[in-house]
Amino acid sequence: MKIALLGYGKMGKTIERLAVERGHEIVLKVDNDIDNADLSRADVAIDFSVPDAAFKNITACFEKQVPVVSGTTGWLKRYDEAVEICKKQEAAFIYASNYSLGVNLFFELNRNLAKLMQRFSEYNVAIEEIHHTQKLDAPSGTAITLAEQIIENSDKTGWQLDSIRENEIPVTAKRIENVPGTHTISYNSEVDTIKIEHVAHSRDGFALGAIIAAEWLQHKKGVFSMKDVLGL
Ligand SMILES: NC(=O)C1=CN([C@@H]2O[C@H](COP(=O)(O)OP(=O)(O)OC[C@H]3O[C@@H](n4cnc5c(N)ncnc54)[C@H](OP(=O)(O)O)[C@@H]3O)[C@@H](O)[C@H]2O)C=CC1
Ligand SMILES: O=C(O)C1=N[C@H](C(=O)O)C[C@H](O)C1
Repeated sequence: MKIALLGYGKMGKTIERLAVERGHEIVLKVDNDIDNADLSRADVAIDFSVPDAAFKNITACFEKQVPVVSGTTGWLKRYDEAVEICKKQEAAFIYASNYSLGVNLFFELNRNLAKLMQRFSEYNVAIEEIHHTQKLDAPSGTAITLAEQIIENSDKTGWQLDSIRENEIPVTAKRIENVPGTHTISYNSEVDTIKIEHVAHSRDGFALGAIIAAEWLQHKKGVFSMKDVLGL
């Protein structure tokens, strides 16, 4: 598979290493404006760039009929617009706030735990995420997905960063050097705490998941998620 990397930072470089190991070829690396990039040799594009660039990168791929896998977080106010354009142009698109197999299993645990805990009002739910100090967005895209899953399966009406409001999920974002990504869901009562946690040991899980998503998307049209890729 010939891959265009949109964003050649920490994730772009990790994807390059693992993609080459799997026999793929990197035919394009874009680290700034996509306007002058030649996408014509790419079978698929993988976007791990910056929040301000993701929408333009993704829709440029739709226009050139290059299937695109995006993992960039912090741009999702325009997700619905991107989906509309993808459908109109009969292009192919996957977005996930987290591509690792472990986090996608963790998402399933979180959803089921939220359903179970719904009946037990003595427990208060909270989300904490920890990432490296270069991260541009807070809370993480993964923390937002986790919060949305709990909201869908409980009487919570929203989430709040660094504050506590009635009926909303408190989310805490910590920044510590070199942490690839840790997410913790806690249910706290007067007498005990129940916790589930995902700890990434490196970026390899995110990168491998994105490459597997790209392999899966290569000859498809439409808008998909990691649930489709992993058959969850
Ligand atoms: N979904 C998932 O599984 C995961 C998602 N992420 C997300 O992926 C994104 C990238 O993360 P990470 O690699 O750690 O970040 P980095 O900052 O290391 O890399 C981002 C790269 O994008 C480049 N860039 C800037 N402008 C553009 C542009 N217009 N087009 C293309 N590239 C551009 C930056 O260049 P320069 O430095 O010169 O500005 C930089 O090299 C983040 O949003 C992060 O949250 C990260 C890990 C997993
Ligand atoms: O920026 C990161 O590093 C990560 N970003 C994603 C997010 O915002 O959830 C995924 C992962 O946690 C690493």
